[in-house]
Amino acid sequence: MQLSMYINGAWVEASNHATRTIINPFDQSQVATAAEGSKMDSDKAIAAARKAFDDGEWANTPANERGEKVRLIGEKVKEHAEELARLETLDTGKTIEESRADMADIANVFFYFAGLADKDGGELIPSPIPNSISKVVREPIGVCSLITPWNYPLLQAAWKLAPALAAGNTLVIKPSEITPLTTVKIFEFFDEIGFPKGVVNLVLGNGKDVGAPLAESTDVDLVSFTGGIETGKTIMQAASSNVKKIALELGGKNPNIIFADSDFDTAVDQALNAVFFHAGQVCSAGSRLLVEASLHDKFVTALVERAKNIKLGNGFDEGTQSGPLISAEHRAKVESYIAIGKQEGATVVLGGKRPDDPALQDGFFLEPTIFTGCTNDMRIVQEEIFGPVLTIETFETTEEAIVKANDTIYGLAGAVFSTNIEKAEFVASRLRMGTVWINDFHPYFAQAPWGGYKQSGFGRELGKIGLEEYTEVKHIFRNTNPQPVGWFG
Ligand SMILES: NC(=O)c1ccc[n+]([C@@H]2O[C@H](COP(=O)([O-])OP(=O)(O)OC[C@H]3O[C@@H](n4cnc5c(N)ncnc54)[C@H](O)[C@@H]3O)[C@@H](O)[C@H]2O)c1
Ligand SMILES: C[N+](C)(C)CC=O
Repeated sequence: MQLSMYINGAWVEASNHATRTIINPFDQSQVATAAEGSKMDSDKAIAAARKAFDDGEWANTPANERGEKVRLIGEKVKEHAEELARLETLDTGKTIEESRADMADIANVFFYFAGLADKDGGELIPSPIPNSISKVVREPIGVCSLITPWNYPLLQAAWKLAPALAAGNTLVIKPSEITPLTTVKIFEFFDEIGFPKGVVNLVLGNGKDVGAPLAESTDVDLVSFTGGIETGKTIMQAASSNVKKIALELGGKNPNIIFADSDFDTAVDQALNAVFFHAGQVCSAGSRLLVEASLHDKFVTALVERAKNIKLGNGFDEGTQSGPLISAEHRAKVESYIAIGKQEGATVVLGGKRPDDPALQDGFFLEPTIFTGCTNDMRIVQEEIFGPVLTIETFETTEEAIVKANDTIYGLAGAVFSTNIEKAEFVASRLRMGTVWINDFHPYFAQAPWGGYKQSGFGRELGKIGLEEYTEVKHIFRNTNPQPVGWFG
């Protein structure tokens, strides 16, 4: 498979003809050769998007027609869902069931924003000035840079592409350099559906050379970034070049609070899913378990019993419940946290090592790992590990659970399990997080906003607000009976 960039309505190789090998993290086999762009390619893509926006064809296309094009992308995703899911599994190692679920979600995201495209007709506001009409309208922002991570490649791209296009912007997207397959594929759909030249552009390559210009360029009006906190900070600084708008969807260290009065089997099952889904490589993974002290021993025993049976394997194989980590470097980082946890005095009660299974030796696998005896001052409790590693702490009172849960620089998501709904709602109201689940973990969908408090970022994706992120607000005031002001006599 050869992967090219898409700039100004044409498929192109990297200006310097550089390429990158894309591998399957299950066995390190080569799955594609991708163009490896440079700053020159990003600059070309930005220039194309700038011209397309300034020409105004897409921004001035009636909103219902823009919505129709966005809907067609959703139709294509639905039609090619199995092919896309297979590409995603090949690229990320996640199970094919997970990839299929992602594709269903992605189609819905395009349908949702397609439907929203023509719903905001502006607002007349009651002007306090006689003989005047005052209205507020939303307009596209301009050129948008969209930068995405490797853990949910097409899903995170869709959360940005669909609202950016529905709102009438032009764009340049850069997927993670290690997982470009499905983003390239969706550009085939854009090409078939037909957008004005320069409206949609795709660049491939690493963050330093290809991503940085997308954040720095003074020809870009907005950068929407999903990825790690350190990259987010760099992007914030770069975006100051022209005070461009920014949306940052960063990491998390998400608490999962289990009260003794929760439904035991549900809470154990959900706690398992919260942290070990996609090998823990989920921004909102429930990697920090807070269990009411009286329930701790029973809960840990049940959790370990379940977690030790998680079947690791090839994402394409029936029965595989978890794939590998994304890369050798990432696994080494997760392993270094396991070593840190041991040094900090936490106890490994499960995993903590690579699996022995000979069939898994070429993949970047790591066993589901559980630490008990954790405290909030430990690095393994405070820092995002982004792997199959769970830390367990206890609490005695509701207040202690809330204080411990909020004791983090992050604020992406959290959950509370209890059959006492008043208590659960109270805890939810006190958690400083963008999403709180009660008696569940993980649900997200196109209709509800997604984003973080604190250092998990700012701005929201999805929901009505997810479209508004890609608009500017304008107040238009009209004097219906113009007269000289007479201020200066
Ligand atoms: N909040 C959310 O919704 C959400 C969703 C998914 C992932 N994430 C976070 O993403 C992280 C994992 O993804 P990752 O390892 O790909 O993140 P990353 O920050 O390393 O990379 C993300 C993207 O940024 C690019 N990039 C790197 N340096 C850049 C620079 N200087 N300028 C511009 N672009 C640059 C990369 O090439 C990639 O495309 C985790 O922290 C996870 O929590 C957050
Ligand atoms: C936002 N989400 C949950 C789909 C992916 C986070 O990594």
